[in-house]
Amino acid sequence: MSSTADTATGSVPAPTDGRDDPGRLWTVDEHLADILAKVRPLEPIELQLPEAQGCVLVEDVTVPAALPPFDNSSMDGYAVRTADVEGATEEFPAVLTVIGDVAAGSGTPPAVGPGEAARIMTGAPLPPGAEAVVPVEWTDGGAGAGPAAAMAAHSAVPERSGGEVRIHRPVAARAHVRARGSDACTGELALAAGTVLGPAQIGLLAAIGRATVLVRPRPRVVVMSTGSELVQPGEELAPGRIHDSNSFVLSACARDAGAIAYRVGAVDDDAATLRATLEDQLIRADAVVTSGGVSVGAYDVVKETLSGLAGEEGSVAFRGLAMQPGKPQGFGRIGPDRVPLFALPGNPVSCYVSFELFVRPALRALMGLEPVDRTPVRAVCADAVTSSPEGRRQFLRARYEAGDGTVSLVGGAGSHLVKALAQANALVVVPEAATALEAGTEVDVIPLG
Ligand SMILES: Nc1nc2c(c(=O)[nH]1)N[C@H]1C(S)=C(S)[C@@H](COP(=O)(O)OP(=O)(O)OC[C@H]3O[C@@H](n4cnc5c(N)ncnc54)[C@H](O)[C@@H]3O)O[C@H]1N2
Ligand code: MOO
Repeated sequence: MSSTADTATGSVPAPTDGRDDPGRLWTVDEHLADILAKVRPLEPIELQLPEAQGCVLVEDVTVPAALPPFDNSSMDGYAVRTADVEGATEEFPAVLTVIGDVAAGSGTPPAVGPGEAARIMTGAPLPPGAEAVVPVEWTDGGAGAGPAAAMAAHSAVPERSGGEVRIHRPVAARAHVRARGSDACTGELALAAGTVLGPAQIGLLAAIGRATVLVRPRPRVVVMSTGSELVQPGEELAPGRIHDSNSFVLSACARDAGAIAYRVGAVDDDAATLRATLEDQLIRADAVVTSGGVSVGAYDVVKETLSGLAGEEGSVAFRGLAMQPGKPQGFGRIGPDRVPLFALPGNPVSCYVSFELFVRPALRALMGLEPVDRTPVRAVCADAVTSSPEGRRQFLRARYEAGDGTVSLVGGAGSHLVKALAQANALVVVPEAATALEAGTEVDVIPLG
């Protein structure tokens, strides 16, 4: 049997006066809206083309000069006057005098007069007097022995840039000629402001001679995990210690979102160390993401330290969200430049899901990219959801098959299950109102990656 769950991304009641109640759970949408309301796109900067890839252009770029800049050949062959090759056949070829070679890059090609041809390479300028290009395959290539398959290399047979060539077919005027300006005309709009610069756009900018462009830069994201139990991968684990995976996941997520990630190793659960590290790092940060230390334990130093910020230091609000995983969250802006700071929960899956739902959209907003969040798709969930916390939106790890529109769950709901997370390619959204779902229910699915 199939039923339909409420869409999880639908409208949510606006926050009421209960907003300041510290016990109130914020909805996912309220928290995201609060973040997006406080994040402004970064100021544009002029970047070299390779650095501008993936960035949003903030200027209209016009074509400064015609592209191609001159008439040029689209084939390796012979530049000819059309009247000279009229009616030519293999049996009765037009025999022309070869006056020289025109290679790509040639600045002053020789003029082609009546009864003459110039051997021309792809991309080389059409010589004065020539009206069309005959591909070498339609000639004897100057060898006098039937149709040529290719030109003789100049290094091997230099005399072929002279002598005679037999042309086996006629050509129409402008045949195999790429006209000046046939790609883009002077003054034409090459790329409009708002364009995201992918490989082809970077290529166009280079082709029209632009070395730099004005774009919104990639945000520099400082990623810091906290916890005295954390040991860096590659190091031996002592009793009670675990490897720091969150700082790696978050850095990878940040890069994936288009940002530049600076991964700071794990910081001990010590307020002074955390403060000092943040102060040091703030100089190179457009955003800061921390993991751990935000719940209700005796060593939850992130919450302890950051909820005490005041004045010039900025402020970070800690709140519970009506979601699972990812209930405890901190968000605020710190330092004189009010750099956005995301204090994510330490449980690895909570941390990852929180990044996807809140940090990724913020980073995209900093870059001026739209849409900021991933668009959910609807799919039929092959598995039953046996339990989901009432009043909380649950995000379950899953494999989504776009082909047949189905999704199946991977692993359980536990927020420590990193292996299952690594097998997932999507999150299934179980709405707040649902405490269970039957197999066959249509659900919202957030594709990942
Ligand atoms: N009494 C309560 N306890 C907890 C609650 C609660 O409401 N009441 N909430 C739980 C939820 S939900 C979450 S999520 C976590 C959040 O805890 P913290 O953000 O304070 O994170 P930690 O305590 O530092 O760590 C939690 C867990 O994750 C592991 N961890 C932390 N950092 C890393 C890292 N960089 N790499 C890998 N694993 C990491 C850590 O060892 C812990 O196992 O609080 C619940 N508790
Ligand atoms: O809500 Mo916590 O983030 O489940 O594990």
